[in-house]
Amino acid sequence: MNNAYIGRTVSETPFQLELLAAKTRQAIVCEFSKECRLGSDTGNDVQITGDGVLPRHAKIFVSEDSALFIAAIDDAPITVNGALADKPLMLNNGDWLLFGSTPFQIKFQSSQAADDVLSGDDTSAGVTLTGKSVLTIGRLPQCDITIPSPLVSREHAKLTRESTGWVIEDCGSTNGTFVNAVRISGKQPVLANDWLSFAAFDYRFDGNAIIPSNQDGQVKIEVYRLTKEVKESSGQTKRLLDSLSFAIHPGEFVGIFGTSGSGKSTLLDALNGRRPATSGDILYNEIDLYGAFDLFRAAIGYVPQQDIVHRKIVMQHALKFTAKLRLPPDTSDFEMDENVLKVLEKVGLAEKAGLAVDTPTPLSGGQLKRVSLAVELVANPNVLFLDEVTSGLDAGTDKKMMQLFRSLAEDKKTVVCVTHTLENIDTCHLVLLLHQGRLVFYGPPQAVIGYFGIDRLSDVYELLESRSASYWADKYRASNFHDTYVEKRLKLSEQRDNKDVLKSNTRPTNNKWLQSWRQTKTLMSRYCELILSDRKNLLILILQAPLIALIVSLVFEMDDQIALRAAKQSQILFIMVLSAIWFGCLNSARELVKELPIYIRERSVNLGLGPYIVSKLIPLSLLCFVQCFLLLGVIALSISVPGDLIQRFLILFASGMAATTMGLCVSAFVNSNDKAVATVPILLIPQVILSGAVVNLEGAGLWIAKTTMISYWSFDAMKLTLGEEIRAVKDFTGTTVVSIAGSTGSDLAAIAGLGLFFLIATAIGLKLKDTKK
Ligand SMILES: Nc1ncnc2c1ncn2[C@@H]1O[C@H](COP(=O)(O)OP(=O)(O)OP(=O)(O)O)[C@@H](O)[C@H]1O
Repeated sequence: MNNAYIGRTVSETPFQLELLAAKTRQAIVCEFSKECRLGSDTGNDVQITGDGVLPRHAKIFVSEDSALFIAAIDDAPITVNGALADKPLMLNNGDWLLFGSTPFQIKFQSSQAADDVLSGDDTSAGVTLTGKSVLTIGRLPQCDITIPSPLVSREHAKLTRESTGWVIEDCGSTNGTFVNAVRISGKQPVLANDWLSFAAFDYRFDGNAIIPSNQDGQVKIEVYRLTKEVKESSGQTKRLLDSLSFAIHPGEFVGIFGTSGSGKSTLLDALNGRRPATSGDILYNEIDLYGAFDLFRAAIGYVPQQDIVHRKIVMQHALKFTAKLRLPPDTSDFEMDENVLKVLEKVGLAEKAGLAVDTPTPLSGGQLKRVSLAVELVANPNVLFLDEVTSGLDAGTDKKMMQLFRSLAEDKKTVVCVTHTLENIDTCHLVLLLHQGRLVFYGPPQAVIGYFGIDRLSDVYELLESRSASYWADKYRASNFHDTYVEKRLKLSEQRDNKDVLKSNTRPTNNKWLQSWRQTKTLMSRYCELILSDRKNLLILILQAPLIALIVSLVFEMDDQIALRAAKQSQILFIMVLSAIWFGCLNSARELVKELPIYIRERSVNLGLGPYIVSKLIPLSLLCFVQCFLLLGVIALSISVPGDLIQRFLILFASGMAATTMGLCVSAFVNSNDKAVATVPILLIPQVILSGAVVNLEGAGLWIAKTTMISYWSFDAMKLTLGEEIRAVKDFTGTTVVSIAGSTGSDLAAIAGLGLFFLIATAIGLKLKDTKK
């Protein structure tokens, strides 16, 4: 936010100022101690030319406390980050200035600092390569270029002078090194005027120096004729967004509002790359977002409507797990803890850091939203998208949340928020109003009432319905607001030199295994903490095994008559098999769906499918192991069923594990807990009917059992553990009491095959969730 100036201009501190022309990328440099005048006339301290630049346009001056201010001369048109400079406005490094309709980015520092830079002590204005053969870039202070952001690895990349010229190499960073927006793997030569990006921090290589272009990782978003069409089930094409054009500057908080179904969420998801538009361009810092998504992946924060936090884990731990998943692996525990506490403080939850969301008393709706926001802020995104996060909150809480979002924008983040609540929309710098997929207003929130001629903001929806969307879109296009907030802003880069950046988006494969292993470890620790946080539930899951075993030993008594004994032993083995399948399936059936919003969010950042599934499978297999062990142990101690116990345990465990994957598969395909619970019986009851224990199977029934039933094969394998004399017993009709279908090897292979099938299906189900966001 730019502040109005009230003081005198007395500072003697010399300033070095650089104005970077957005169109040509040429820099105009000037040094001054008190004041500097700008305009197209040669008599100015800085001569700037371009559309709408007046002979004497503006002055930049230093205040008492050495801050820099800009003021228009004779009401000349100037905006600072889109805000009209109708009074002196304070300047921040990296601000965007519009003189008439000519855009510049301003960079400045004191001359002392500039001297330090050129001697290589600081990197804010670039580092010269003269006399150097290697230049390191990273988060560590001893790097030649230090970028103090958690998104950047300690030693992120290295520039080396080789006989053929300068070569850049990524040092295994998490968020990548990019040359002209394409992620590199291995060494790559760099040429003069190449753009180098480290995570979302841009630099220009001019052959002799590395010059920061976007040192704070700020993101400017430009949208050109954005259109989204979908095919409806009737086969007809539906246009959800219709040729939207606008720009959002770094440090701006923009609210998107509009009638229900007007396309707000569709627009938000197109802007953040989750659900790309079908045509038009979205440029982040003049680079095509969809073509270079990897470059911005780490810089984008997204808070969806649903909460993206595990409610039973202590907040500080939950945030640290997120930090471990998203920040570079070389981030120390200390750095992560510090970051987590800083973020919790920022969202006003520092005193609750040691509590879980649900305990001892659940957090309020507003606090819960703050936790979701904190989860995203941990990775320090430069652009933040918020999808109706204040829905359902009271007006007071909504106001506090909106103020919090604005304060994030003031930290130079670009913040875009879809909102239904209009009471506090004044908190936004700009608002974007949608109606039936058309842009019908984009400008300051205070101007909406006057523009539409309504008494209250909420009347705007009724008014919009009174005419067609194209009427309102045309009216807006003809307005001054369109001229100021769309036309002039987009002129900023009509000649953008990077618009046609390479669209290829290669992902390097180095460190893939290591990264997967790290993710698996972090996800597994989080899952274990989640399981252990609900000890009562865990106890119930574990105790059900000995409980079933005790009931079995109560109701079964071994008979002297061998045929009856064989039948009973076979029944006990069947109950054991069924219990193991039941345990496995019930343990896992809700485990993926219950954290679906978290999965979808993490997946859009960097979550690997393999690590995610393995992180569930290992703790669940431990649980299944204990359950099978207790079931078999208690039955073996209380009732005599002779046979090889180790072999029985292995069969039970294998069946339990195959059923675990079956449960995961259910969880991966459904979209709610209730559906998962409702689906489980549909899978488990056939395991009884088609096991071969209830009826003799023939024809189609037998075929279905053989191809799909874990119980069919595990029951067969269990029967093979019975003694020879029991397996040979025949009843009075001459039929074998314990009928055997295969061998232990083939039975186990079939169980493993079914487990593998469900595992692959789980992966497919999860993958489909990626596209259904
Ligand atoms: N994949 C799709 N296929 C068909 N129609 C869709 C699809 N996605 C969204 N829509 C429709 O597009 C319109 C815009 O949806 P969107 O969710 O963006 O609106 P919204 O303004 O966010 O709505 P709300 O305020 O109710 O949340 C709605 O009518 C929605 O039903």
